[in-house]
Amino acid sequence: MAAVQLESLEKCLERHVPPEELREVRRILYGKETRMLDLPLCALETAVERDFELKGLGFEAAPEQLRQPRIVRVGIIQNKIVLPTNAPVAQQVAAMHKRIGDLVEAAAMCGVNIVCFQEAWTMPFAFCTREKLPWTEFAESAEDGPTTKFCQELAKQYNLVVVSPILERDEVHGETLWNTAVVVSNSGHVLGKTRKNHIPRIGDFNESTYYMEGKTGHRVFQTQFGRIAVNICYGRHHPLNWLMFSINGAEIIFNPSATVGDLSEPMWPIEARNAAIANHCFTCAINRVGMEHFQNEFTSGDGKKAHRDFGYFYGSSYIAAPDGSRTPSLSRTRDGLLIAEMDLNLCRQISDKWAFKMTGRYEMYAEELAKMVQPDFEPNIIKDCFYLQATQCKFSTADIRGTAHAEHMLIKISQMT
Ligand SMILES: NC(=O)NCCC(=O)O
Repeated sequence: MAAVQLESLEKCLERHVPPEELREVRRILYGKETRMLDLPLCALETAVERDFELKGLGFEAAPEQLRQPRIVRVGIIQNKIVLPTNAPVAQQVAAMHKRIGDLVEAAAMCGVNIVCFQEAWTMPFAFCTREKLPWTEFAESAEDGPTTKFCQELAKQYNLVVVSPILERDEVHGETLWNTAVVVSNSGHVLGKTRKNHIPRIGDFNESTYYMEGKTGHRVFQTQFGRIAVNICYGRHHPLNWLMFSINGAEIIFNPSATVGDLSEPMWPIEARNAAIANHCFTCAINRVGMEHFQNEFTSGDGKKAHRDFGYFYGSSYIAAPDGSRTPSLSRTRDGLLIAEMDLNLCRQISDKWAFKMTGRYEMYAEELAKMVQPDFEPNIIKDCFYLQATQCKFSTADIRGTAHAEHMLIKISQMT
């Protein structure tokens, strides 16, 4: 029987924190309060009919004298798989297209300009199994596969940019598989693709069995609505990955993910939010929802008993701003569409205030990292010879603590060396 899941941290706080303290608790936890967006009734009704959560929030920026505000509405979608994992592949993909099409329609009603889906959104997250078939059959061409064509139709129909993270089959390069995000312009053409830079080797995330680390670097896509980048899932644990997207000018970095409670939930609210703060940009963390069961048992060489599921994908998608504020999360249990209205001018405003780029001393780190990757690298550690000698002489450091005793030991050491 499935465990009862907590719906969301926010709901739990609302239930248990006295109302007069809740505002202050929220300020401390989430920063400057986000404004509730007035979403159209048709979208709210659609969300009820189609059984998904719909939330809209706005981040504020200061008005400027010389620049017009650059207001953008971003939508992020989290969802469960629709059909069981043993349904025919084509049917599973079609069902996911239908489900996402339904949510994107609501996003369009709310005036969303850029929408992003979860990691490998057309399929179950089957990489735990290490089986090749049928999972590799979900891989498609990033340029003209059925999912990209589907996203091109959505983009044209609703005049929005679509970020579509898929399992990519690269026929040109020996049928290589990649974990890729395709960026489709609101004009409907494929603007480009970017691949997952860091592949997990932890728990049941046996993704290295399927695809390699991407070599597309840290591409940024200039869209009509702002400069965007995609840091796929496990890449969020790598601060340099976020940094490089930001150095290339990203104003919004999407983090489409698939991750489970036991592994990463306490890290989830921190990582993308910290990246927004550290890099003066907006970040959008998206996680899938629910349990996915597989027909065959699998193990991952970690001593755990053979099992048939990954654990619980806890949703909790959210958007963070460069001033450290963030939206509440979507729920841990339901499909959802989270919309954030943002003024991209906030990125420069916060950069001027905190100046992390200006004070970043990148030349110092470039020099030190260049040394670190050399085979003859020696870590820059100043050793305390006193304690070192003592250790080499097999005295415990506890033995030589205290000046008088230490002097006595030093004499001993000098006699021995
Ligand atoms: N999909 C993926 O990279 N998951 C790894 C686990 C994590 O980063 O939380």
